[in-house]
Amino acid sequence: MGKFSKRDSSEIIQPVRSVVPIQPYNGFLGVMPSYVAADGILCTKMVTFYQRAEGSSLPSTQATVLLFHPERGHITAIMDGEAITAKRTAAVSAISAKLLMPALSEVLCILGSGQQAKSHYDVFTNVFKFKEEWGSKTLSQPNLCWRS
Ligand SMILES: NC(=O)C1=CN([C@@H]2O[C@H](COP(=O)(O)OP(=O)(O)OC[C@H]3O[C@@H](n4cnc5c(N)ncnc54)[C@H](O)[C@@H]3O)[C@@H](O)[C@H]2O)C=CC1
Ligand SMILES: O=C([O-])C1=[NH+]CCC1
Repeated sequence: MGKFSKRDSSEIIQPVRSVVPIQPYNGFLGVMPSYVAADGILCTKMVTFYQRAEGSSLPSTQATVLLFHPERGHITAIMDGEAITAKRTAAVSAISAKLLMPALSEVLCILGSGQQAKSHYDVFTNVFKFKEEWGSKTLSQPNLCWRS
């Protein structure tokens, strides 16, 4: 995101995410380090995500972001990775949509009604104007309707 926003003017080290399968439980552990020297940001996101059985009350995604002191190496902050993931993922989607979606797009349609559905709804309705918004009632947004 930082590199995207700064149009390559800053150096970012961000290797491809390492992913460990947690096969017996249909899950994965992802580790996502990055270093932005110019901004003094050294951090790692750790995220577990699962294909849950229908009706499961367990969360599908849980995440923590650790911030380090780049010179001394100690941890300076332990942050809520779920809140960051919700905003970051929706923001990246909105940037993609801005660049890729046809100019006359008038309908927003969201499948699912979990964390990402909510954050995408918030970001997309903030950044774009739609004539119609389609999604699940359980998104609990008053102006969303549902269609089978
Ligand atoms: N690329 C990225 O950086 C990220 C990707 N994700 C992915 O986004 C997806 C959604 O994540 P969350 O919103 O956090 O999960 P969530 O568990 O909060 O929500 C998932 C939603 O999908 C619905 N759903 C499940 N199967 C469905 C089906 N067959 N048809 C329609 N709806 C269905 C569930 O009812 C639920 O409302 C997951 O696949 C997750 O792995 C999530 C976070 C970051
Ligand atoms: O990068 C991420 O945060 C995730 N990818 C899949 C589920 C969560």
